[in-house]
Amino acid sequence: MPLEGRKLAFRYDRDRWLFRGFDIRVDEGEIVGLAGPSGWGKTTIGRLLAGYDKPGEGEVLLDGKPLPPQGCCPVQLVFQHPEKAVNPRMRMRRILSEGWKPDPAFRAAIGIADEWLERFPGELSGGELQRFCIARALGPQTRYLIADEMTTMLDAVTQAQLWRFVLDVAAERRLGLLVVSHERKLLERLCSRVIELQ
Ligand SMILES: Nc1ncnc2c1ncn2[C@@H]1O[C@H](COP(=O)(O)OP(=O)(O)OP(=O)(O)O)[C@@H](O)[C@H]1O
Repeated sequence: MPLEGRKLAFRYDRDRWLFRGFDIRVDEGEIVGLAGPSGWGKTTIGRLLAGYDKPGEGEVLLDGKPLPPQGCCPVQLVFQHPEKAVNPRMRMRRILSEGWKPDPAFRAAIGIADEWLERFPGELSGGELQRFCIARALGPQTRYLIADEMTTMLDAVTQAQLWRFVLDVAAERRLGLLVVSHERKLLERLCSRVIELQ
């Protein structure tokens, strides 16, 4: 069953809509790209679909119903900057368990070393930290993942590793993915279709 945004509208300033009447749909197991010029609202659309913000008009529906108001959201968002998505005062073990408790095999598959679990976010590299954010987002309740420039700041090898992992999990669990990126080649490689904001 799909994740849908119907006739979405959003404004940060009272007198200017960022977008209006925007429709988007991602089906389970589908990988869809979202591209468009900087500042046109791609991140904002991701935030609406994951329930971080409420649309000014329109609605977000999962299986035809509003997102659950409480508990773990089945639509998870991974941002470009993992350091902004974690509490700097918590150890990584606790940060990871905010989502769920991935077993050692899952942690190994995404490349999380056991010794990192006792560190604080400031003691990890961006790529190491992003592995935790991705793992945290892939709990058993997750049905859709919104990857907002998820690997943009990483080197090519790490990018490839992380996408391989996410694509394998998505295929196994029939997750829907919305990939927000400026990298045209990445979108063409990953996605069955790309929505262009223009
Ligand atoms: N919290 C906020 N308050 C006011 N304006 C905001 C806020 N967040 C974003 N904006 C503005 O809304 C517009 C859309 O931002 P958004 O981050 O959704 O765009 P984007 O398409 O993802 O951009 P980019 O490709 O540069 O990441 C931008 O002009 C931005 O400055």
